[in-house]
Amino acid sequence: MSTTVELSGVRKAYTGPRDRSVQKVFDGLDLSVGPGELVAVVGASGTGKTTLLHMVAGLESPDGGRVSVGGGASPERLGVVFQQPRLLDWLPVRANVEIALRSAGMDEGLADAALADVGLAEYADTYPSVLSGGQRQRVAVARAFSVDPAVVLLDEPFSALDELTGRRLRLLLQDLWVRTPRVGLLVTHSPAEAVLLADRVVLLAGRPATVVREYRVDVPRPRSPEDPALFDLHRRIVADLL
Ligand SMILES: Nc1ncnc2c1ncn2[C@@H]1O[C@H](COP(=O)(O)OP(=O)(O)OP(=O)(O)O)[C@@H](O)[C@H]1O
Repeated sequence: MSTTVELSGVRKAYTGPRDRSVQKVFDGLDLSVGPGELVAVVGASGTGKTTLLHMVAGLESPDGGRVSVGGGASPERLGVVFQQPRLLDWLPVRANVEIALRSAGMDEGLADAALADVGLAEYADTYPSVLSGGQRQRVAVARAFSVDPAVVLLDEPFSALDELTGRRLRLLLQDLWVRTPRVGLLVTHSPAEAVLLADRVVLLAGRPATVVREYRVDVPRPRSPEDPALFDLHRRIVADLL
């Protein structure tokens, strides 16, 4: 069976730190990501995008409903990229990737190929602290993809980077996706990033939040950020977000 991510009837609430009031972030959220599909989640700040991703990653538990990742008999391998690279600065770049491979029970020798895939082959013995922000995020991408993940979760992966570096990293991610499509969820504040990378964009809104709109991106890959078809869709999403 092919891998999918399914959320059905998901409920999640937080209790306020001061007045103990209950804030319902989700109260019956449904969302599914099909085999080989990359879905981008956009929505206003505080709608619950990161909470959604954390529940899929197993970092948060839903209060009710079902979050399922998989389809196969065994647990699926996850690759996660956060806004910050979260590297271990006291270990060389190669060792940062080897740790992910070891945790997945895979051959650590695959680290060099993963670093080559992100253009960092000659930085394997370097320490993360001397790398640029973009290079550090490339290491984070290499670490996530090194384990050949069935599911990739991306939480604002390029929003801390300057515009040109972010653009290069988006195109790198697209290259990795063209090579091996996976099940993916991308949380982003950038509608331009969403339409460049995703097969489908979902707009979360409301409190509790639900998927209020969906946009299919029927543009074949590899895509160019300058493609007018993407820009039209981008404009529609921005109008709906405002
Ligand atoms: N651990 C927590 N404890 C209490 N409230 C939380 C917690 N995590 C998130 N929240 C609240 O849940 C709501 C959704 O937060 P979340 O970070 O998922 O939103 P978001 O859409 O990712 O926001 P942003 O776009 O600003 O990153 C927010 O109101 C937030 O304050």
